[in-house]
Amino acid sequence: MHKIDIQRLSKVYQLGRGRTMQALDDVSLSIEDGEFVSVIGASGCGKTTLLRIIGGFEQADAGCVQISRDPKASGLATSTVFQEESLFPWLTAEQNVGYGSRIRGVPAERRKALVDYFIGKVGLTAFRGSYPNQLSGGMRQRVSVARAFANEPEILLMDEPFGALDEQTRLVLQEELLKLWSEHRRTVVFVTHNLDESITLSDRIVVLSARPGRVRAVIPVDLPRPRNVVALRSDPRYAEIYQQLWDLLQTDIHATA
Ligand SMILES: Nc1ncnc2c1ncn2[C@@H]1O[C@H](COP(=O)(O)OP(=O)(O)OP(=O)(O)O)[C@@H](O)[C@H]1O
Repeated sequence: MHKIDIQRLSKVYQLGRGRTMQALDDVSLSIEDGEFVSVIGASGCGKTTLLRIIGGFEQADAGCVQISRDPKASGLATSTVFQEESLFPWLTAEQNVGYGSRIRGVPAERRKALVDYFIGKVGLTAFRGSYPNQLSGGMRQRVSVARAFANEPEILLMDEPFGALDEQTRLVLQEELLKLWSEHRRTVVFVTHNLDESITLSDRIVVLSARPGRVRAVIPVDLPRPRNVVALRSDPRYAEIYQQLWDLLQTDIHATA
Protein backbone atom coordinates (compact mmCIF):
# COMPACT_ATOMS: atom_id res chain seq x y z
CA MET A 1 0.00 0.00 0.00
CA HIS A 2 1.34 3.44 -0.93
CA LYS A 3 1.53 6.14 1.75
CA ILE A 4 0.00 8.70 -0.60
CA ASP A 5 -1.95 7.63 -3.64
CA ILE A 6 -2.95 10.45 -5.98
CA GLN A 7 -5.28 9.40 -8.73
CA ARG A 8 -6.32 11.46 -11.75
CA LEU A 9 -6.43 14.73 -9.85
CA SER A 10 -7.74 17.85 -11.55
CA LYS A 11 -8.34 21.31 -10.14
CA VAL A 12 -10.12 24.23 -11.73
CA TYR A 13 -10.29 27.54 -9.85
CA GLN A 14 -13.39 29.67 -10.32
CA LEU A 15 -12.24 33.24 -10.91
CA GLY A 16 -15.69 34.86 -10.96
CA ARG A 17 -17.86 36.09 -13.85
CA GLY A 18 -17.71 32.58 -15.31
CA ARG A 19 -13.96 32.66 -15.76
CA THR A 20 -11.94 29.64 -14.68
CA MET A 21 -8.31 28.68 -14.28
CA GLN A 22 -7.27 25.06 -14.60
CA ALA A 23 -4.35 24.48 -12.23
CA LEU A 24 -3.97 20.68 -12.40
CA ASP A 25 -4.97 18.17 -15.02
CA ASP A 26 -5.14 14.41 -14.49
CA VAL A 27 -2.25 14.14 -12.03
CA SER A 28 -1.54 10.61 -10.81
CA LEU A 29 1.30 9.80 -8.46
CA SER A 30 2.14 7.30 -5.74
CA ILE A 31 4.47 8.12 -2.86
CA GLU A 32 5.88 5.46 -0.57
CA ASP A 33 6.11 5.53 3.21
CA GLY A 34 9.26 7.36 4.31
CA GLU A 35 10.02 8.61 0.82
CA PHE A 36 11.30 12.14 0.12
CA VAL A 37 9.67 13.44 -3.05
CA SER A 38 10.16 16.91 -4.53
CA VAL A 39 7.81 18.61 -6.96
CA ILE A 40 9.25 21.08 -9.45
CA GLY A 41 7.83 22.90 -12.46
CA ALA A 42 7.40 26.31 -14.03
CA SER A 43 5.91 29.12 -11.97
CA GLY A 44 2.14 28.75 -11.71
CA CYS A 45 2.04 25.11 -12.83
CA GLY A 46 0.09 24.00 -9.77
CA LYS A 47 2.75 22.80 -7.30
CA THR A 48 1.23 24.58 -4.31
CA THR A 49 -2.25 23.55 -5.38
CA LEU A 50 -1.16 19.91 -5.40
CA LEU A 51 0.33 20.25 -1.92
CA ARG A 52 -2.78 22.00 -0.61
CA ILE A 53 -5.02 19.25 -1.94
CA ILE A 54 -2.84 16.57 -0.29
CA GLY A 55 -3.00 18.57 2.96
CA GLY A 56 -6.79 18.90 2.74
CA PHE A 57 -6.71 22.71 2.46
CA GLU A 58 -8.20 22.59 -1.03
CA GLN A 59 -10.76 20.37 -2.75
CA ALA A 60 -10.04 18.66 -6.06
CA ASP A 61 -12.60 18.85 -8.87
CA ALA A 62 -11.86 15.35 -10.06
CA GLY A 63 -9.76 12.47 -8.86
CA CYS A 64 -8.73 11.70 -5.32
CA VAL A 65 -5.91 11.56 -2.79
CA GLN A 66 -5.74 8.58 -0.47
CA ILE A 67 -3.48 8.61 2.54
CA SER A 68 -2.75 5.32 4.22
CA ARG A 69 -2.67 6.06 7.95
CA ASP A 70 -0.50 4.16 10.37
CA PRO A 71 -2.89 2.72 12.98
CA LYS A 72 -0.15 2.99 15.63
CA ALA A 73 0.63 6.67 14.95
CA SER A 74 -0.58 9.23 17.48
CA GLY A 75 0.33 12.41 15.61
CA LEU A 76 -1.26 14.28 12.73
CA ALA A 77 -1.66 12.85 9.22
CA THR A 78 0.09 15.85 7.71
CA SER A 79 1.92 18.92 8.89
CA THR A 80 2.84 21.77 6.57
CA VAL A 81 5.78 24.16 6.41
CA PHE A 82 5.10 27.20 4.24
CA GLN A 83 7.50 29.58 2.56
CA GLU A 84 5.88 32.59 4.12
CA GLU A 85 6.28 32.93 7.80
CA SER A 86 3.48 31.18 9.57
CA LEU A 87 4.64 31.35 13.17
CA PHE A 88 2.37 32.93 15.75
CA PRO A 89 4.06 36.26 16.53
CA TRP A 90 2.65 36.37 20.07
CA LEU A 91 4.20 33.00 20.99
CA THR A 92 7.86 32.31 21.76
CA ALA A 93 9.89 29.88 19.65
CA GLU A 94 9.24 27.03 22.10
CA GLN A 95 5.54 27.85 22.40
CA ASN A 96 5.28 27.81 18.60
CA VAL A 97 7.02 24.43 18.45
CA GLY A 98 4.77 23.01 21.17
CA TYR A 99 1.54 24.55 19.87
CA GLY A 100 0.35 21.57 17.81
CA SER A 101 0.96 19.04 20.54
CA ARG A 102 -0.81 21.29 23.07
CA ILE A 103 -3.87 21.46 20.80
CA ARG A 104 -3.74 17.68 20.35
CA GLY A 105 -3.79 17.28 24.13
CA VAL A 106 -0.37 15.68 24.39
CA PRO A 107 0.49 15.41 28.11
CA ALA A 108 2.73 18.23 29.37
CA GLU A 109 5.74 16.03 30.09
CA ARG A 110 5.76 14.46 26.64
CA ARG A 111 5.14 17.88 25.08
CA LYS A 112 8.13 19.36 26.86
CA ALA A 113 10.30 16.45 25.73
CA LEU A 114 9.19 16.96 22.11
CA VAL A 115 9.85 20.71 22.26
CA ASP A 116 13.25 20.32 23.95
CA TYR A 117 14.29 17.69 21.47
CA PHE A 118 13.29 19.46 18.27
CA ILE A 119 14.35 22.94 19.39
CA GLY A 120 17.72 21.37 20.15
CA LYS A 121 17.86 19.57 16.81
CA VAL A 122 17.52 22.85 14.92
CA GLY A 123 20.11 24.54 17.13
CA LEU A 124 17.78 27.03 18.82
CA THR A 125 17.96 26.02 22.47
CA ALA A 126 19.48 29.38 23.38
CA PHE A 127 16.64 31.19 21.58
CA ARG A 128 13.73 29.13 22.83
CA GLY A 129 12.27 32.08 24.74
CA SER A 130 12.56 34.53 21.82
CA TYR A 131 9.59 35.81 19.86
CA PRO A 132 9.57 35.45 16.05
CA ASN A 133 10.37 39.15 15.53
CA GLN A 134 13.53 38.68 17.61
CA LEU A 135 14.78 35.91 15.29
CA SER A 136 16.42 36.00 11.85
CA GLY A 137 14.56 34.63 8.80
CA GLY A 138 16.66 31.45 8.92
CA MET A 139 15.93 30.97 12.62
CA ARG A 140 12.21 31.46 12.03
CA GLN A 141 12.22 28.77 9.34
CA ARG A 142 14.12 26.50 11.74
CA VAL A 143 11.32 27.02 14.26
CA SER A 144 8.78 26.17 11.52
CA VAL A 145 10.64 22.96 10.68
CA ALA A 146 10.94 22.01 14.37
CA ARG A 147 7.23 22.73 14.84
CA ALA A 148 6.32 20.50 11.89
CA PHE A 149 8.38 17.58 13.24
CA ALA A 150 7.08 18.12 16.79
CA ASN A 151 3.55 17.57 15.47
CA GLU A 152 4.71 14.00 14.81
CA PRO A 153 2.99 13.92 11.44
CA GLU A 154 3.07 10.90 9.19
CA ILE A 155 3.57 13.20 6.21
CA LEU A 156 5.43 16.49 6.00
CA LEU A 157 4.29 18.90 3.30
CA MET A 158 6.86 21.59 2.61
CA ASP A 159 6.07 24.48 0.27
CA GLU A 160 9.31 26.25 -0.64
CA PRO A 161 10.28 26.38 3.03
CA PHE A 162 13.75 27.78 2.29
CA GLY A 163 12.82 29.88 -0.73
CA ALA A 164 13.23 33.24 0.99
CA LEU A 165 16.61 32.45 2.57
CA ASP A 166 20.11 33.34 1.39
CA GLU A 167 22.15 30.53 -0.19
CA GLN A 168 24.34 29.72 2.84
CA THR A 169 21.39 29.58 5.24
CA ARG A 170 19.46 27.50 2.74
CA LEU A 171 22.30 24.95 2.55
CA VAL A 172 22.56 24.74 6.34
CA LEU A 173 18.81 24.21 6.66
CA GLN A 174 18.85 21.57 3.91
CA GLU A 175 21.54 19.71 5.84
CA GLU A 176 19.54 19.96 9.07
CA LEU A 177 16.41 18.77 7.31
CA LEU A 178 18.24 15.77 5.83
CA LYS A 179 19.56 14.84 9.28
CA LEU A 180 16.14 15.17 10.89
CA TRP A 181 14.54 13.19 8.09
CA SER A 182 17.08 10.38 8.34
CA GLU A 183 16.54 10.14 12.10
CA HIS A 184 12.74 10.44 11.99
CA ARG A 185 11.73 8.93 8.69
CA ARG A 186 8.65 10.75 7.52
CA THR A 187 7.11 10.85 4.10
CA VAL A 188 7.99 14.28 2.69
CA VAL A 189 6.46 16.12 -0.25
CA PHE A 190 8.65 19.16 -0.93
CA VAL A 191 7.81 21.90 -3.42
CA THR A 192 10.73 23.93 -4.71
CA HIS A 193 11.85 26.08 -7.63
CA ASN A 194 15.43 25.16 -6.96
CA LEU A 195 16.83 22.25 -9.00
CA ASP A 196 19.87 21.85 -6.72
CA GLU A 197 17.63 21.61 -3.69
CA SER A 198 15.39 19.01 -5.31
CA ILE A 199 18.37 16.78 -6.21
CA THR A 200 20.10 17.22 -2.86
CA LEU A 201 17.10 16.24 -0.79
CA SER A 202 15.00 13.80 -2.78
CA ASP A 203 14.55 10.15 -3.55
CA ARG A 204 12.45 11.13 -6.57
CA ILE A 205 11.63 14.38 -8.33
CA VAL A 206 8.24 14.94 -9.93
CA VAL A 207 8.44 17.36 -12.85
CA LEU A 208 5.13 19.05 -13.63
CA SER A 209 4.38 20.59 -17.03
CA ALA A 210 3.40 24.24 -17.36
CA ARG A 211 -0.19 25.04 -16.33
CA PRO A 212 -2.32 23.07 -16.16
CA GLY A 213 0.14 20.92 -14.26
CA ARG A 214 0.47 17.36 -15.51
CA VAL A 215 3.13 14.88 -14.49
CA ARG A 216 5.75 15.29 -17.19
CA ALA A 217 8.34 12.96 -15.65
CA VAL A 218 9.35 11.33 -12.39
CA ILE A 219 13.13 11.28 -12.01
CA PRO A 220 14.75 8.95 -9.47
CA VAL A 221 17.71 10.46 -7.61
CA ASP A 222 20.03 7.49 -7.25
CA LEU A 223 22.71 9.32 -5.28
CA PRO A 224 23.91 7.60 -2.10
CA ARG A 225 22.88 8.76 1.36
CA PRO A 226 23.85 10.22 3.75
CA ARG A 227 24.44 13.20 1.50
CA ASN A 228 26.69 16.16 2.04
CA VAL A 229 24.82 19.10 0.52
CA VAL A 230 27.98 20.67 -0.92
CA ALA A 231 30.18 17.64 -1.77
CA LEU A 232 27.26 16.04 -3.59
CA ARG A 233 27.46 18.69 -6.30
CA SER A 234 30.77 17.35 -7.62
CA ASP A 235 29.30 13.89 -8.21
CA PRO A 236 29.03 13.35 -12.00
CA ARG A 237 25.61 11.75 -11.51
CA TYR A 238 24.42 14.99 -9.89
CA ALA A 239 25.32 16.92 -13.04
CA GLU A 240 23.51 14.36 -15.20
CA ILE A 241 20.32 14.64 -13.16
CA TYR A 242 20.54 18.44 -13.20
CA GLN A 243 20.84 18.41 -17.00
CA GLN A 244 17.92 15.99 -17.29
CA LEU A 245 15.72 18.27 -15.15
CA TRP A 246 16.79 21.35 -17.04
CA ASP A 247 16.02 19.72 -20.40
CA LEU A 248 12.56 18.81 -19.14
CA LEU A 249 11.86 22.27 -17.75
CA GLN A 250 13.38 24.71 -20.17
CA THR A 251 10.63 24.71 -22.81
CA ASP A 252 8.04 25.51 -20.14
CA ILE A 253 10.22 28.12 -18.47
CA HIS A 254 10.77 29.94 -21.78
CA ALA A 255 7.05 29.75 -22.50
CA THR A 256 6.02 31.25 -19.14
CA ALA A 257 8.89 33.72 -18.55
N1 LIG B 1 -7.21 30.47 -4.81
C1 LIG B 1 -6.99 30.64 -6.12
N2 LIG B 1 -7.91 31.19 -6.92
C2 LIG B 1 -7.70 31.32 -8.23
N3 LIG B 1 -6.60 30.92 -8.87
C3 LIG B 1 -5.64 30.37 -8.13
C4 LIG B 1 -5.77 30.20 -6.73
N4 LIG B 1 -4.65 29.58 -6.25
C5 LIG B 1 -3.85 29.41 -7.32
N5 LIG B 1 -4.44 29.88 -8.44
C6 LIG B 1 -3.89 29.83 -9.81
O1 LIG B 1 -3.64 28.47 -10.12
C7 LIG B 1 -2.41 28.33 -10.82
C8 LIG B 1 -1.49 27.41 -10.03
O2 LIG B 1 -1.12 28.06 -8.83
P1 LIG B 1 -0.10 27.41 -7.79
O3 LIG B 1 0.13 28.40 -6.70
O4 LIG B 1 -0.58 26.07 -7.42
O5 LIG B 1 1.21 27.26 -8.71
P2 LIG B 1 2.73 27.06 -8.31
O6 LIG B 1 3.29 26.09 -9.28
O7 LIG B 1 2.83 26.70 -6.88
O8 LIG B 1 3.30 28.52 -8.56
P3 LIG B 1 4.65 29.19 -8.06
O9 LIG B 1 5.75 28.28 -8.51
O10 LIG B 1 4.70 30.50 -8.79
O11 LIG B 1 4.57 29.32 -6.58
C9 LIG B 1 -1.84 29.73 -10.96
O12 LIG B 1 -2.16 30.21 -12.24
C10 LIG B 1 -2.56 30.54 -9.90
O13 LIG B 1 -2.73 31.87 -10.32
